[in-house]
Amino acid sequence: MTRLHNDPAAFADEALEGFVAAHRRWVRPVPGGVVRATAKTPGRVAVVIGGGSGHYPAFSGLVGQGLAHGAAVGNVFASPSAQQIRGVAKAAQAGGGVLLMYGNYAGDVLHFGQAAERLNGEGIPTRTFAVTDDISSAGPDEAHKRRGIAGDLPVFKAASAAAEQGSTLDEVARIAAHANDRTRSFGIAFSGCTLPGADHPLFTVPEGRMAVGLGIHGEPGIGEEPVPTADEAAELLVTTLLKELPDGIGTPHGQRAAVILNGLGSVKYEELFVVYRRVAQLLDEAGVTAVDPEVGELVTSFDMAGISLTLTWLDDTLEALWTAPADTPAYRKGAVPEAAAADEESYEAEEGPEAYTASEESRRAAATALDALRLLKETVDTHADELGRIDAVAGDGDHGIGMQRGSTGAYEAALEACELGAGARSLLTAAGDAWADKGGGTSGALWGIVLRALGDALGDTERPTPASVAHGVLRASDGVRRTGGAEVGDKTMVDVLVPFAETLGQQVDAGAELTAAWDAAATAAERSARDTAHLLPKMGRARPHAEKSLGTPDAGAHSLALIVRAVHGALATCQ
Ligand SMILES: Nc1ncnc2c1ncn2[C@@H]1O[C@H](COP(=O)(O)OP(=O)(O)O)[C@@H](O)[C@H]1O
Ligand SMILES: O=C(COP(=O)(O)O)[C@@H](O)CO
Repeated sequence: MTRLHNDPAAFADEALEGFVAAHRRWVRPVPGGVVRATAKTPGRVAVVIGGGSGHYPAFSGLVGQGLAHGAAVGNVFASPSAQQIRGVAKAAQAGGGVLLMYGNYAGDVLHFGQAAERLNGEGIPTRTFAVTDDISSAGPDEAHKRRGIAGDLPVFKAASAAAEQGSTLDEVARIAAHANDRTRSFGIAFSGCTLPGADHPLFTVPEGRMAVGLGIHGEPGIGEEPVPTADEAAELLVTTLLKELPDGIGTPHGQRAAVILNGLGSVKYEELFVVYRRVAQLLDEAGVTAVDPEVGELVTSFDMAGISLTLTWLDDTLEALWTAPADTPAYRKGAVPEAAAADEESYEAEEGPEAYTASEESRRAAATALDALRLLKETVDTHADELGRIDAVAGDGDHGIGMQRGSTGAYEAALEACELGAGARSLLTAAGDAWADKGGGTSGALWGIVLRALGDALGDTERPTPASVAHGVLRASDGVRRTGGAEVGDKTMVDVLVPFAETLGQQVDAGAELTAAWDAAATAAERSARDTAHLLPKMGRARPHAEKSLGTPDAGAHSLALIVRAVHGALATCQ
């Protein structure tokens, strides 16, 4: 239970403010997160890490000499937005390029990818790297689909230490990939976490049982077993990891490994030491030398009662990087060289235009779009709890709050743009940017694409027609499929977006008025959303828990169907 909070929606921002106030020696705040408080070394590669809040010390607590140069800090369990990541990277970069590092979650992949595109476009060479250490989240043949959990730390550290030694961006990225290839984690839990403001945990484990192979956002485990003794828990973790050795390591005997026994929130230090006692014995019996083991809380999930074990199989290069000094708020090792404090820099927020140029017809269309966004936001507000509950069946339960943050930000940005005389394109672009920025997460990135694509099709001068609206929806559908990589049948919002776009296009081609065409398309969307209940998820957070989600529709598909039905109201009143 997270007992101490003010407004739950402000939790992540207020926690970051307090964290910065307590750690000024190491970090200073910048738009989107934090960067090191020490002076930059010109020409060095900057490693910028990030992810959702709720995992401290990941990610802000790992910023400092020898580790990350900056961290982008998202909302609770939601990736930071591309705009936040770009803000942190620009403040952290020192002229040698940027490596963006994060755990492999759909929202992080989308937002860090978009940030990298924009940074490269602005002349800052940037690469991305997603950590994939959690062996329970996909089989070895699909290792690229695995989630990032406590293995984030050794992989971030290897890359950061290489950057500290003056390696080039290509070399730092190569080290990150090498460390990740040799890092494996596996976890167990006895209860899920309760998010700030929530009155029940994201998942529960029956009394006397433990969940095996669960995620760090309340994603349910892949199996359930009786609660073990500490020794039995150690045996399960070690034997599971020793069964999946990286390529090139035939036998554990004679190997050296970085070892992390990670507490996820409410398993405390002495319990961890009791487990580690047996972990150390088992590794010793297997002939594995544990190098600088860490026993403690390194990647958490609020008050989740769980632990995970991580092994990074070391070679000479990785061992030197793992044992290199580091000095961050939450992780210190050896002695780092003295460093001067960074000069104070001010970061001006990027201002939007003071006024827009648009035709009167496009301004009228923008007013309709604003009304549609108001109805959209009201629908999301009404259904937020339901969306969260659906998402919690096999995901992380944040779909309702993410959609609320995004749609509220979009409506507010659209209102401001409308007051400044925006046409349809400018208003929808401002709304899309704000949705991605305020919502974060997978849905934030994808809804940003939807609104921007619609705006591009409508323009700022032409009078929108049924054909241009249908074309915009088709572009939105193509954009979401291209960016997210999901297809119909994968149990995502694409299962609704595609039939919605197709039906709208067919109706318009057959000569229907926009409201009638939209009505038919919304009915198709509602049917398709219901049908997702029979599908097994192939993308996103729900994928590892496929069978648990059978019988429940996809959260993003359901919210999209609710939204297109609500938007019909705005079209009907503007006719
Ligand atoms: N690759 C993808 N392409 C399209 N939609 C996706 C993809 N991955 C997930 N989704 C959609 O995003 C929804 C979850 O949104 P959100 O709660 O923001 O995500 P998360 O917390 O998992 O980042 C899912 O229900 C699904 O509809
Ligand atoms: O949950 C996180 C990000 O993933 P989303 O896909 O945006 O939900 C975060 O806590 C880990 O970075």
